[in-house]
Amino acid sequence: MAKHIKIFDTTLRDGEQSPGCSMNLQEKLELAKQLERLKVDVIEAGFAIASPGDFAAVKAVAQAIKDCKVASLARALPADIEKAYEAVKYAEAPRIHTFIATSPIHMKYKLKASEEEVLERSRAMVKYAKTLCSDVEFSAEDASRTEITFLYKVLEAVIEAGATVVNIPDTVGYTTPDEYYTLIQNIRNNVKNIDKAEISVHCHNDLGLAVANTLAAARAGATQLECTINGIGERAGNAALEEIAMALNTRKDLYDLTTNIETTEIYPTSRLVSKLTGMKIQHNKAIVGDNAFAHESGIHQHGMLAHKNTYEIMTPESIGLTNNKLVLGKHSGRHAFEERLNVLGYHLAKDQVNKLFQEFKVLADKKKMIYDKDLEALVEEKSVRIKEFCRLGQFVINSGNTITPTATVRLIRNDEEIEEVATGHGPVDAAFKAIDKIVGNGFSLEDYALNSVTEGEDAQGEASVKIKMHEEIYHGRGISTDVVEASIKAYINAINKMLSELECQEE
Ligand SMILES: CC(=O)SCCNC(=O)CCNC(=O)[C@H](O)C(C)(C)COP(=O)(O)OP(=O)(O)OC[C@H]1O[C@@H](n2cnc3c(N)ncnc32)[C@H](O)[C@@H]1OP(=O)(O)O
Ligand SMILES: CC(C)C(=O)C(=O)O
Repeated sequence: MAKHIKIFDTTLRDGEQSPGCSMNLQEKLELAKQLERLKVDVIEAGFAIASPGDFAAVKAVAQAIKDCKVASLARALPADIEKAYEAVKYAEAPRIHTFIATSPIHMKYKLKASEEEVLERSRAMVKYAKTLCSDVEFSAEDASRTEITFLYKVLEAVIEAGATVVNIPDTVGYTTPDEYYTLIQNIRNNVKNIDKAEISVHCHNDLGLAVANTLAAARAGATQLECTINGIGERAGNAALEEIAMALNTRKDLYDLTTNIETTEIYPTSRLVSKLTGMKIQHNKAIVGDNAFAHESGIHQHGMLAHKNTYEIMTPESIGLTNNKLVLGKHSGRHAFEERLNVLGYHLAKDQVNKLFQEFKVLADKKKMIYDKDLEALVEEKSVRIKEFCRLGQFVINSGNTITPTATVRLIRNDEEIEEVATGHGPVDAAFKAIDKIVGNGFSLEDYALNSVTEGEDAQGEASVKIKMHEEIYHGRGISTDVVEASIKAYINAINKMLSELECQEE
């Protein structure tokens, strides 16, 4: 009988540590609910002491989620542990996840602490966390570069202090599958009372080995795997949940392990993370990339026609990627529209669906066929997650290769129409400067990109922008068949997200 292995999702914590991937409270809640549908065992909802926004998000996730454990990260410090518990205590199954680095380089240069001090702090902080919460995970940060007998000592101490899970992170993505397999096996064989705790692994992708290392650890007897959707995370990212889940699923013959993951929710979850973070998925990304199930060459297509298994080791349906059999167009109805939104990872309230449906009909009048990407862009642009502080009234652009580009933009704010004129290096720059004059410019433009959403003459342009205020990044998207309009809408979308977040923080 196959053994069960737990999936610990840290998209909301380590995933959010990817530069430019921050999410606001509503977005985090939306993702947490999707992770619940995906049936992960544990959701690490954030690092409660990091900021008031992080604390509020961890608390909100703890209050909303019923079927998964909810964890908060905490340094090995009483104040961190207290804050973590204050946020997760609302969960049905709360967990405090405390950590401290155990490798020589981290102890010497970062913590400026001796082995004895780190050992004592680990023991004492797990003991303290246990007084608040029965479920305590301990991570020996940089475990894969830690001197092995010291690692055993620390693990024995925290298990004795009551840790329910001991995590062996490969914090800097340094290890290799063979080495990590041996490390986990050695821990199983040499750490006293190791059977009293779960063994967890947490791999980073600096050498592109995060998933391979995680699978090696699973084979060596780890019982919890930490990962993120689309592999987002610090630097080169974390092990990708979808790759681990589908590897275990597809190679049951090799691993004989099962997870609770509802694999048909993988694709919607992946799309949702990409949309919420603004982090695009590379086309050839395993499992969820656009090309993961595409067959271009003749020999492959011939094979596929003869038998799908010639070139596909899993079905697109198994990850929730259903072909768009229902072609959406101006004659489509609400049911088909809502069903397609669900497949794309949007589970919206009826009034939101109705509002979007009206917009969809307007778009369908302009475009013959509506593709998934048109729908995603529509939902994003009409973002139902944020308050509309201002919206575009109208704009006029004067541009050419012999004149200075000039933009006149009229925004509507609280039913008031405000118009400004500005010049710039190009039409988009001029339009953004006109908007800055209206809303004030306490923020900076960090990134701007323009892509075609779909193909063909009636393709829509999708603009995405990132703006920064107080070290927080807000991304916005806009679509239109006119690229300047798409850019203006994206800029306004990002500004609205920023203002929504600021309002949330004030409340
Ligand atoms: C491997 C990982 O992913 S760990 C998680 C990383 N994630 C984050 O850091 C995101 C959130 N972090 C933050 O918001 C901030 O860093 C905070 C709020 C946690 C701390 O901010 P600050 O108090 O300004 O400290 P700063 O980040 O500059 O330095 C870290 C301090 O924590 C100490 N520290 C680091 N890790 C630990 C630990 N596990 N246990 C105890 N202390 C620790 C450092 O030695 C340093 O201490 P010092 O101030 O006495 O020199
Ligand atoms: C806190 C731990 C689990 C971590 O994120 C790491 O070591 O990468």
